[in-house]
Amino acid sequence: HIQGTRWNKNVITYSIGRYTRDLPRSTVNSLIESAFSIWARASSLTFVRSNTRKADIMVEFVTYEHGDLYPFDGARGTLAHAFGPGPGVGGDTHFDDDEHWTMGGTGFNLLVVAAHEFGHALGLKHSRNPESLMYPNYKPSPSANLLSREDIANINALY
Ligand SMILES: COc1ccc(S(=O)(=O)[C@H](CC(=O)O)C(F)F)cc1
Ligand SMILES: [Zn+2]
Ligand SMILES: [Zn+2]
Repeated sequence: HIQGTRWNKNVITYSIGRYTRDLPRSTVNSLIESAFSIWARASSLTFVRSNTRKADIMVEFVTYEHGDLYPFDGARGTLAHAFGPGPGVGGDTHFDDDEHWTMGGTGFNLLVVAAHEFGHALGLKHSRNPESLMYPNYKPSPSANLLSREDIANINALY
């Protein structure tokens, strides 16, 4: 993916486009807000929801071919992807709506996947530490405080 280095501002806007039908919209809104607040609490960053398409980070639930060079693959496999910081598509975060999105239990935990993707949208790469949120593989039961010391150090090294 286009890996920008970092946003050159501390207030970052996001908007939510197409939703999933797996969860109520209000639930998706609060899970997305919680995923951003995980990074906000660990850094000097602030996230503000806007309803314009001019937001820095556009969040969408899409399937297969959806207008960028990275079509999704149906159920399982790739769960989501995010572009690194930058103008236009930069920061945009897409969730594969052929996955079953949940708040826990069966399916994939939207909070955990969103927090990981937003790490990429902020400029973070993967970590080799299995305790880290930025570890490449999805784990159904992440550690309680999603971010590891390494994640916190990495976001503060960048901003
Ligand atoms: C813990 O959060 C995630 C883990 C793994 C994924 S993924 O399996 O969709 C991954 C994409 C990614 O690392 O963001 C794969 F390369 F497609 C997404 C979120
Ligand atoms: Zn995409
Ligand atoms: Zn990743």
